[in-house]
Amino acid sequence: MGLYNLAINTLSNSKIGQYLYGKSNILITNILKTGYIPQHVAFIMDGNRRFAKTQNLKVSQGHEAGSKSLLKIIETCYDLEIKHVTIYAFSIENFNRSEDEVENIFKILLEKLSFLIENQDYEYSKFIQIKIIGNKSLIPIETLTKFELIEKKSFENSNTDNNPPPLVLNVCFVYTSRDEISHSIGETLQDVIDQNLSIDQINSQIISNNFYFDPNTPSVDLLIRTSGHTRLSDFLIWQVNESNSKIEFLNMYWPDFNQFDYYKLLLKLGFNKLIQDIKNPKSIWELISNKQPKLIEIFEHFLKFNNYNDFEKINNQDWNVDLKKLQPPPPLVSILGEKS
Ligand SMILES: CC(C)=CCC/C(C)=C/CC/C(C)=C/COP(=O)(O)OP(=O)(O)O
Repeated sequence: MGLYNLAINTLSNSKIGQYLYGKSNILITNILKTGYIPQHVAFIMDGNRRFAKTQNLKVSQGHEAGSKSLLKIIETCYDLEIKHVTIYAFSIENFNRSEDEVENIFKILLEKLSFLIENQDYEYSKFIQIKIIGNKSLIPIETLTKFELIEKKSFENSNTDNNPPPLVLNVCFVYTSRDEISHSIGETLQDVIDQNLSIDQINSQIISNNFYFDPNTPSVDLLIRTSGHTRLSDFLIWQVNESNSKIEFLNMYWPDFNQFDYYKLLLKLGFNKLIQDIKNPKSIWELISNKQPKLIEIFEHFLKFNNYNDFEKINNQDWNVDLKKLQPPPPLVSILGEKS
């Protein structure tokens, strides 16, 4: 565990620390909500076993620690009003692990998902709708029955008139992208037969409507993978290409990933989105200068500081700037003063 995480853990275990920690989370959440908030974030929670190894813990304790990180991140997503969260909880390849480990992962998943929706004292329990996404024919029947009960209960809990719209938690459980695509091809061929379609009517929309996911799920804005591996491991391979999702690979194990790491990624995403969205710099400039003249001063300083040579051109009312020719955005400087 790094010094930074040690400090966070020590702080959050004391009463005053908990108070400050809570307040700082509220503050950061509110600041972030003034900017761009993605609709759909996905997570590959990798590195539980390596985390356990570095801490001299059992594999099961690594997964337990991973599930705790996940619960915190789900709460953060809810507080930020992110509406869809997708997690890679268990891949088809994960069946190659020892029977003990597989059973343990199923047990933790069931325990934590039940906690999420059944614990009356848990303030988020009424606001989370769980969807099991994957090949249900591969799930042992007694486990599937329990998962389906959790799914049903979460829907009933969150679907009352008094509740604000829920956060949809897509739990990819016995899932791989290639299996999802194969499944969709089968369903699509069935559509062709049932609806008397011709082959050239098959398009990417029909294929993705037949995925395990609910077709109304918005596209993935951000996919985060921990543990240093820079690959997708058969997760959402179609979906991330559908929408040019931003993919972030982090050099830390999943149990070490906390809200503050997440906030940094969201800030970076918001900044990149802002740069991309500037189709008409003049109108944005005018909008800001009318409302926030001080902000313009800071922004000018910032651009010059980062050697934005094109800045003078922009400022001299030459608005036909080709944004692709601008220098890349400056590195993210986190509010904690760290560069990422
Ligand atoms: C809904 C909920 C609470 C989910 C629980 C999260 C959980 C226990 C996920 C386990 C999934 C998994 C195989 C993680 C990857 O780490 P790894 O075992 O591949 O680690 P390694 O890369 O170090 O081998």
